[in-house]
Amino acid sequence: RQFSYWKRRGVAQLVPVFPFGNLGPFFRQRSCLGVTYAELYHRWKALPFVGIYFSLRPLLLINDPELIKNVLTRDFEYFHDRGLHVNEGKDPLSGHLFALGGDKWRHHRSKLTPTFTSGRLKEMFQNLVEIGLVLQEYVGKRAAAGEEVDVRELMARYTTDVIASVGFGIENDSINDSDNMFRKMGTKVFAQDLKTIVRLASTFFLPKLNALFNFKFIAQDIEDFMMNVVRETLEYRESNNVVRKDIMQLLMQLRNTGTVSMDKIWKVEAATPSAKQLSLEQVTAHAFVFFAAGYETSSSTISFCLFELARNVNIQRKLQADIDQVLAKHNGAITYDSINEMKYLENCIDETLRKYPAVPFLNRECTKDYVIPGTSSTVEKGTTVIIPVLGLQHDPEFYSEPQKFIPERFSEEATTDKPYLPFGTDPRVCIGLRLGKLQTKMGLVMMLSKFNIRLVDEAYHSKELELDSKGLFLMPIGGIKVAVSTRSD
Ligand code: HEM
Repeated sequence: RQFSYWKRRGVAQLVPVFPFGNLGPFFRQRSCLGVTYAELYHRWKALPFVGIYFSLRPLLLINDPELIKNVLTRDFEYFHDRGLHVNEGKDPLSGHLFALGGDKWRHHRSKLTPTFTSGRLKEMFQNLVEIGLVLQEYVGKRAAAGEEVDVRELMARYTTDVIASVGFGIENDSINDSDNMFRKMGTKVFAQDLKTIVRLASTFFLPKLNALFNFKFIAQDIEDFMMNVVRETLEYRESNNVVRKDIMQLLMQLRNTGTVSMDKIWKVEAATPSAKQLSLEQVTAHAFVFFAAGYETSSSTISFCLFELARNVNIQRKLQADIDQVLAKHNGAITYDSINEMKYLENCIDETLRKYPAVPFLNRECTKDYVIPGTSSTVEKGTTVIIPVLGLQHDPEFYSEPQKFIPERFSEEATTDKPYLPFGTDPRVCIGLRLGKLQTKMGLVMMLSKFNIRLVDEAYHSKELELDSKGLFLMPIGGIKVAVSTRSD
């Protein structure tokens, strides 16, 4: 009966097979979830929407770009939530911005938005430069020793340090010390082991399972670590009147005053415990999601981009020329403005996020019955809908030769009216978009202004990276190894 849910509603459905429904390749670990949804899109894209089953749970896969715009933006009032499991009492860190729904989400989103303005990021920029220089020095040593570099791992360490600094105000050096606690915790959040995959997948798609068994969406030691870091940082800053230009400072402002100042003020007014507007758990939940959502997405983007640049040497040289020319204009200074002037750099990042979206699908929960425009089909309240971002961005109907890395697709002359959703879209668009792009640009500029990158395995000139068939996201098996050499003048 469960497997006839869509049929009974007059919606075309794929033939499900017990016990995995239509997600057999994911459950059997033949392809990660992002790729599994993309494959369903490629097979069924002639249908604007199609009913599928995540094990026994009915989901609606939305293929038609116009209907996607309705779901994500025009009819947002029906789809403002992601439907993730949240239980702030038993699982305090589950109450973060990515998971919150309804009025709570609206409230926190409007309060947190001023944290990520370009004015604020400009003032945090020096932290990024400092970590970028550590990265450059590390790679310089590898180049001098003629050693290859696994950029998938190295960039995860670099972005961990950026988020630890910009997010938590902690000066971390996981670039040189891979045993560092922040790196260990970050690795654990996205580990490819069965326990973590089940935890993440059930948080997204089987939230009732989490509720029933009191599953926490992250492991207890990660929760304890994050709570301690935030508690100690807040206490230290409050009792020593420390002002540091980072996100934690703005979270403290929000906690003590109920708003993040729109001016350039970083100082925090003191507040008695009873006057505080956010609990320690709420601050930690937000800080945690900035860490989890912020480090892995950007490091995946930088490393996939470096891989493509290593196999497309002409594009690498063109990008280096763009970087050199802008830096020369600014007397070699890497500043917020100079980095944002590098147009080809922006195109390379856009194309990387098209080919390898760090978040390969979006999901929304329908919060009140929704009649699909132009049809008599109703999406029932409580249904999760899936937007197959990876599939859409690899569809030759929208992007010719989708496997080719062509940054020029995103030059000003190129048309922009194509499905492109690496950061989602308004109103629930990624809140950290600017910071994500900034740290991605910084990582690439630090690498390419000083080094040339080559493939270690020449076979990748003609074959694609092999992706891990486990998990939710796109993970290259065995990392991404490149050879680096210092650029001559
Ligand atoms: C290249 C880097 C990044 C990519 C590709 C990316 C991608 C995304 C995507 C696809 C979403 C879901 C949007 C939707 O459902 O419509 C999202 C949401 C989110 N991202 Fe990012 N992200 C990046 C960097 C960051 C950074 C640096 C932070 C924070 C420091 C961050 C924090 C968040 C948060 C909190 C949400 C939930 C927003 C909400 O629901 O209101 N992301 N991101």
